[in-house]
Amino acid sequence: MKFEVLTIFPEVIECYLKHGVVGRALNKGIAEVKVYNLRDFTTDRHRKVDDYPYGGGAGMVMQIEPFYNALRHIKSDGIPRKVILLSPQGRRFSQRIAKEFYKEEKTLTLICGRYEGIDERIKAFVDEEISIGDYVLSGGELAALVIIDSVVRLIPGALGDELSAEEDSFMKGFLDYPHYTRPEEFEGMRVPDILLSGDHKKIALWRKKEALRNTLKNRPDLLKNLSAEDMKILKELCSEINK
Ligand SMILES: c1cc(-c2cnc[nH]2)ccn1
Repeated sequence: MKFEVLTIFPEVIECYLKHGVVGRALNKGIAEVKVYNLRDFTTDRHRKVDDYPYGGGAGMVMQIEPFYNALRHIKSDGIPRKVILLSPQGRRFSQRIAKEFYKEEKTLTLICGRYEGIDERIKAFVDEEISIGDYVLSGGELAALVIIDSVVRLIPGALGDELSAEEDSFMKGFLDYPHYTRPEEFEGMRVPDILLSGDHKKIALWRKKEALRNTLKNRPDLLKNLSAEDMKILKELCSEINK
């Protein structure tokens, strides 16, 4: 899986790529991220990337030329790619969309704006606009990293042998169950006995029930298309809660 990021802050992206799952995936060669500094695609000696808005108003707008020059340079290899603009106006990103991007197997070219945004004419060169949530960030870089991280985790081998993307809670459509590790007791709070029992079947059932409990509490909208087994557990849970 290949990613390309267009940004005026390449260090923000490069720093994240040195660590963790994404860092290891890049070192293994199962993913590749190329970061382009938009200022390298300017033509003036001040390497200017923004200008005052037509129509007046506060703030600055990013100029179209550096993006256009960068995209023209990148696209000259003729490889199929999906050009994504990160913005609050975009389609809301989710695990489902991460899987969609992964399965398409196209290079993802991620355009990161700053300031008040990018000249609207950028839309002529964009395939899709994606938002990671209903809030305004200082730029698209964090959103680009969210997409890179969530898609890289889906690549076989990215998570190492002991883990798999299938185990990730959102892959199963629920929130996660609680996790514990040593010590067994901390500040009077004990690890649930079931997790010390060694009974893997009961532990799996407990984890499913706690995942459903968390989902019922914080994201009831995810409780749809449940299997008969999950529905049975949920009913038990509801009767416990309503006692
Ligand atoms: C994606 C991008 C953004 C954003 C880009 N520039 C300012 N905010 C916000 C949410 N999701």
